[in-house]
Amino acid sequence: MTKLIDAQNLIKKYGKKTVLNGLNFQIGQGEIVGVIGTNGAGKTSLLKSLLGLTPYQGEVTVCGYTPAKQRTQLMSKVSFISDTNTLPHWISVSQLFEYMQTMHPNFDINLARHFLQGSSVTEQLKISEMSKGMVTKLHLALAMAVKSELLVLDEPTLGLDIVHRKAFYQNLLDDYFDKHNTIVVTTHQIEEIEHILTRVIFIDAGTIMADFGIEDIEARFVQLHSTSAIDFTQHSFQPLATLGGVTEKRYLFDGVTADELNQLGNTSTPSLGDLFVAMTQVNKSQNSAKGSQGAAA
Ligand SMILES: Nc1ncnc2c1ncn2[C@@H]1O[C@H](COP(=O)(O)OP(=O)(O)OP(=O)(O)O)[C@@H](O)[C@H]1O
Repeated sequence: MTKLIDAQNLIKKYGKKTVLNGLNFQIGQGEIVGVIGTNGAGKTSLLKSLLGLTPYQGEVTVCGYTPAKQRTQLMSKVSFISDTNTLPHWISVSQLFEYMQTMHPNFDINLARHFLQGSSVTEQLKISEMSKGMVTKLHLALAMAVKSELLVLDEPTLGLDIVHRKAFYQNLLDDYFDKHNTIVVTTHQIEEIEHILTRVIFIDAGTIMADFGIEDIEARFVQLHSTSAIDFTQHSFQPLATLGGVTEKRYLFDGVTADELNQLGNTSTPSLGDLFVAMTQVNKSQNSAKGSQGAAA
């Protein structure tokens, strides 16, 4: 697989505050990678560093360029949508299309029209005449209509209703992605992108706490459902985390097979959301254990 992103010891600081703690990862051509993390985990800082939109430290290559030094060249390979509030209010959709054609040689106006087909975003409308959701839809159509090696989406569906969010991800798969391009997307709506991802990177407090291929999740993790609490001190396996509430407990295991758990209750593959919550719990307890060891030393 051709390496499209290579980050070695990527550090991002704002003043004295370190928000990315030396990340190491590679992303190959044809991957659809979800970057998942809680508020303030460092997702946007990571995307901005990869695009050369903010200074960083470390060795980073994206589409063969060094983002910090070759941002202009990099931008010809990348399509990036960050904040949907950046479009000027006075501009109309048709003027935006013209602007995109002059700015981006790879902008395909017919594809942009295709993405907006059937929606209430018509070419005569100005940005100031649109709802927040319509502006988001337009923004996404523009990003997907630029044929690029890498599409970077930071919370792309903020402001869209559920119907349009689902339609967007479907469009992304059906009409944009063709295995030659690569998508990196951050979102808090994990359940909505779960089915399109090939890989997920979980970030917590500026550190990568997990990095899985989606098919590895089924092979590695299993969730046990039980109506009552189970004492695992009697068993050879221990859950990674306990989720759920009063009526049902869900125990999440790493490296235990469903066969080993069947006698205790029903099993299933955990959702990405459950896995994220479990990993965050584990990470927090490991960090607080390290903290108390440090304090004791
Ligand atoms: N321009 C800035 N100046 C100083 N600190 C910043 C700046 N931008 C972000 N931060 C800090 O960096 C940390 C990571 O922020 P970032 O926006 O990357 O997180 P995020 O994972 O994208 O969060 P969210 O999910 O809430 O959008 C936070 O603690 C934030 O306060």
